[in-house]
Formats: sequence, C-alpha cells, structure tokens
Amino acid sequence: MSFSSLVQDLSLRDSNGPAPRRPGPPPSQASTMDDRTSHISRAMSYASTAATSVSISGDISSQLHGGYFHPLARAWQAERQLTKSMLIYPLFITDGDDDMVLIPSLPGQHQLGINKLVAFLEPLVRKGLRSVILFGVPMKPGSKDALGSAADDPEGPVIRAIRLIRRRFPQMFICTDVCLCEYTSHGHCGILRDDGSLNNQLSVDRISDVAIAYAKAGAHCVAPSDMNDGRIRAIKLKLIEEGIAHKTVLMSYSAKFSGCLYGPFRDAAGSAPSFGDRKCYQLPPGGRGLARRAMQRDIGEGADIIMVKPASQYLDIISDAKEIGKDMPVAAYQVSGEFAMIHAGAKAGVFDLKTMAFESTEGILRAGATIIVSYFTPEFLDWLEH
Ligand SMILES: NCc1[nH]cc(CCC(=O)O)c1CC(=O)O
Ligand SMILES: [Zn+2]
Ligand SMILES: [Zn+2]
Repeated sequence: MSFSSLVQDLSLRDSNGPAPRRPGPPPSQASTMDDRTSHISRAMSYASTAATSVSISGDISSQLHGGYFHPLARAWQAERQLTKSMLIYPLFITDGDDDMVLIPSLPGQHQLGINKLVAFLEPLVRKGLRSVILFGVPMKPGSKDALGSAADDPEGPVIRAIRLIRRRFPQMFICTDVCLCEYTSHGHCGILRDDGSLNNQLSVDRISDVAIAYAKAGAHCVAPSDMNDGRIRAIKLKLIEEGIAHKTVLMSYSAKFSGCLYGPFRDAAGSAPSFGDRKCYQLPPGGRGLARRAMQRDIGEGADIIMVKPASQYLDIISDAKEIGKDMPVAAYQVSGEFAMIHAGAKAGVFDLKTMAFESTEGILRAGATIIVSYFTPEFLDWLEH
C-alpha cells in the first residue's frame, strides 16, 4: 500500500467514524492503532492547510536504510551473531613429542607434539578459546596397521593430549574426531574386506571402542567422522554400558560429503587413502536427500549434535540440518580446502582475508549452524575483541 493511499484510507475512516475492527491486531494493541491513526490524520490535516503542499510519494516499505545506517544496527540484522563460544578449533597432535611443524597446504596450522601443546594453547585460552577438536597424527614408522590399532593406544598422542588438556586447561571443552584413516595402513576410515570395501560391522565395533577410549580418557565429546552405518547407535550403547553416556556429547559427522575439499587435511593428518577413494561411504555432493536421511537416522540413533561438512558448498544442507535437528545444536565444519581457498584468494588479491573469513562464517550461521569448526578460530579470537 502506498503512503498516499494509506492516508486516503485513514482519512476516509476518520470521516466515517471509527475504523472497522481488523482481523489482525489483538484488542490490547487496538489503542496503538488508534493513536497512530489520529497521529497521521493530524499530520495530514496540517499538510493540507500548509501554504506549500508537502508531497510524499513512494512506498513506506521501500525505505530500508533507516534500519542499518549504524554498525550496531547492522549487527542487529543478523539472527545469530558469531561469538567465541561457537568456535571449535581443530588441532593435529603428532607422536613426535617435541615437534611443531607448519603444514604447507594449511596456512598457519601446525602438527603439534604433546610437549608443544600447553605453550601453544595458553595464549589462545587467554583470548577466550573454549573448545578444540583433536586429530591424531601418527608419524612413527610401523605405527599403522590394518585395524588402526594406534587410534586408542593409551600412550598415543590423542589420549595423552586429552589428559594434558584436562589437567592444564580444566575449562576447555575437548572434542575428539573418531576415525581410523589416520591410523590404518591403507588410509581408509574403517576395517576392510578382502575386496577393499569397508566391513561395516567390524568397523563399527572398532570405531565405537575408540570412541569409548577417548571418552574414558576425559574427552567431553566424541565425533565419529568415519561414516560407517550404525556407528552412532553403537557408540551410544557402549557409552551407556560404560556409565559415561551422561557426560559425553556424541557429535555425529552426519552429513559429510566426499569431494575435493579435504586435501590439505589429509596432508596434515597423513590420512590419504593408499588406493581408491571415499565415495562409497562419504555422501555424493548431489545427495541432499541422502544427507537428510543420514541426519534423521543419526538423531534417531542418539546423536546429541549433528554436523554438516564441508560448510560453504553445502549451505542448503545446513539449513536442512537446522530444520531436521531443530531441537539440537547444528555444527558446520569449514574444512581445510575451504580455509586454504580463502587464503589463496586473499593472497591473489581477490578479497581481504578477514572480510572473507567473516562473510563465509556469516553465511554458515545464516544457513542455520550454531557451532562452527574453523581453522580461523585463533584469528576470530582476536577479531571478535574489537
Ligand atoms: N575422516 C577423517 C576426517 N575427519 C575430518 C576430515 C576433514 C577435515 C578437513 O578437511 O578440514 C577428514 C578427512 C577425510 O574424511 O578425508
Ligand atoms: Zn577417516
Ligand atoms: Zn576423521
């Protein structure tokens, strides 16, 4: 309705007595309506008696700038604003205890030995880091085998890191990625049959044992990323059996797509498959329906949080996750390839790094995520300060 026709409508109503009740506003708001009516008609009678007539044309609803001319007003336009507590920072823990090695394809990220961990985390914790997700990186020759035995080695890097972080940073929320690909000689995310395909039952048994080992060592959250069918139920049942289900968050990588965005991670974790690919267990990029089914299934099997991964290429899936998992937190993983791509774009002068870090993250939040796993976490801890 244009302003002039609104005014006409109101003045008509004025001359014809009280306006008929509209179906919209409840009785308590009726007086507000009437106030506004008399206000506008008073303004109009002033306008009509003025020497030069004020002409107001156009639609009131076309005037949007008034809502975001100020930085704070702009921030208020977001349904969900990025806060430090939404962030989970991925850490790669190696079995080279004194190592601190930059990962060339993952700008600014390191493989960290256990002896480097406390000094690395201290400044981040001071700036407000609340949560990390741990990945183990076995480097020692002979540490990988067909069963991924090193995954739950009590003297392995992940379990030692859990204990150390709990002791030194008792406020930190510790997530652990649960998978076998970093630990298997073949680099696949489970135990294989002779034909090279995943043996689902053996894999689920093994994955759930690893999850229990991390939870018992003190991880607050176990996050299976292997994608074997039925793993969420198996882990939940074992957590219950062990009497630790009440203090372990089960975060499922429910909608994890196969694609080309995990390359830098596989460099970092040394987890590239030695043959074949992961297309038979990670989701096909076009598989929105499969992703919805996987999320529904995992919620039914006892997931406490569902995750979508990668993030920016799968915003529709994140919004599906928020609908399907409307009563639970939804995590999105901005993966290594997305992170590397943003760095490469910034380096090539396509955009400013910080602006793109925020813009991509805001897209992920808009789509529905409430938790973000991000390699930008250390930067955000600085950027969110100002
Ligand atoms: N299952 C292992 C795992 N857990 C998380 C990631 C990807 C994280 C990233 O790329 O940042 C991967 C890689 C893969 O599935 O190949
Ligand atoms: Zn894996
Ligand atoms: Zn994993």
